[in-house]
Amino acid sequence: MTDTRLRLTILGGYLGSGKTTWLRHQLHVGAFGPRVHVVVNEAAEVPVDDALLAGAEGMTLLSGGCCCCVGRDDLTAALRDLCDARSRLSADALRLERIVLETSGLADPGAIVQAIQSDPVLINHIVVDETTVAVDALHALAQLATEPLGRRQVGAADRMILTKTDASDPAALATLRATLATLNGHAAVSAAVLGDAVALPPLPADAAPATLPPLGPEDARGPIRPTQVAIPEGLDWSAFTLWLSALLYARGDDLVRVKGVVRTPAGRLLLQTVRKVVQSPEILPEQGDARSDNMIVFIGRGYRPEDLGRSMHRFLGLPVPTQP
Ligand SMILES: Nc1nc2c(ncn2[C@@H]2O[C@H](COP(=O)(O)OP(=O)(O)OP(=O)(O)O)[C@@H](O)[C@H]2O)c(=O)[nH]1
Repeated sequence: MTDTRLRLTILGGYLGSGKTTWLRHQLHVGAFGPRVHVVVNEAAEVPVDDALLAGAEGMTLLSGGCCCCVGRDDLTAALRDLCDARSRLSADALRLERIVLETSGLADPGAIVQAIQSDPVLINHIVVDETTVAVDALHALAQLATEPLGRRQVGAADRMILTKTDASDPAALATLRATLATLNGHAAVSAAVLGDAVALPPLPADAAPATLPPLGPEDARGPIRPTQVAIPEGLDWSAFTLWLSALLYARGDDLVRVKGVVRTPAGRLLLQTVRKVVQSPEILPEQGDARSDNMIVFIGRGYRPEDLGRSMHRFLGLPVPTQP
């Protein structure tokens, strides 16, 4: 008999690897079919990805905790709600067919698959169709050398999408592909630039994998955490970008990801960086949920969260907050 359970695609990948960009494009071209619901998980309280995925037909946002660990119950509850709503419709109605879960960049997709498959309700309603993992061609080799999480994400993939191949060096890309094959030889590998599929060149015969050091289960440098910093009204934008550039120059290896929406005279600007790479700001539509505007999320380790806001205020010549 045909399996009528809801299909679930899990979209994982390290912080800033290009998950949202890829998903946004797939939704735009209808790659997931007509009746798809997107669940977006962000580790930070202040969500940004939902603003980018606003075109999705149905969307659930789970922010403030990673779904593979602290946010697991919220994910289970959200999936159960979707299953309940679907079960209330008759089988010949236009029922939901697929859920795409974009995990936070800090999630282990394998732990999410396990959580779903061990839930006595979900297992009857949902089948995990595929775990797709976005792999950042610019930063993945460095991540795989040092981050146990990066290796777990790659290991959990059924399919890997190499992103940012437009900006990566061909020799480094060949090394990355050979390295991915040693970590997970079963996953299909393809590439996309800004979400659009591109062909990968044949892998050179002499491409050798990088030598990866052994890593423990957790990173010895401590956990990566999100910190929110409120942006003052009437901010001097040039001074702010100067501060941010200086911060990334000095601490870009610790500050893995920065993102947020800032209100400026030019409109709502989406600001984002991945390590030391600063993306040109994108103007977002005025409509949409503006509750998170003027909040920037910094995700990283190796600094005291309260020092970020203090440093920014000091640099901008503003009164330095005493509270974190
Ligand atoms: N050059 C280039 N940049 C890309 C590509 N894909 C994504 N980016 C950029 O990489 C940055 C991060 O992309 P996102 O799609 O937000 O990454 P993400 O994995 O959803 O990020 P988190 O949810 O924070 O983990 C953005 O500035 C994108 O514009 C690509 O193929 N090429």
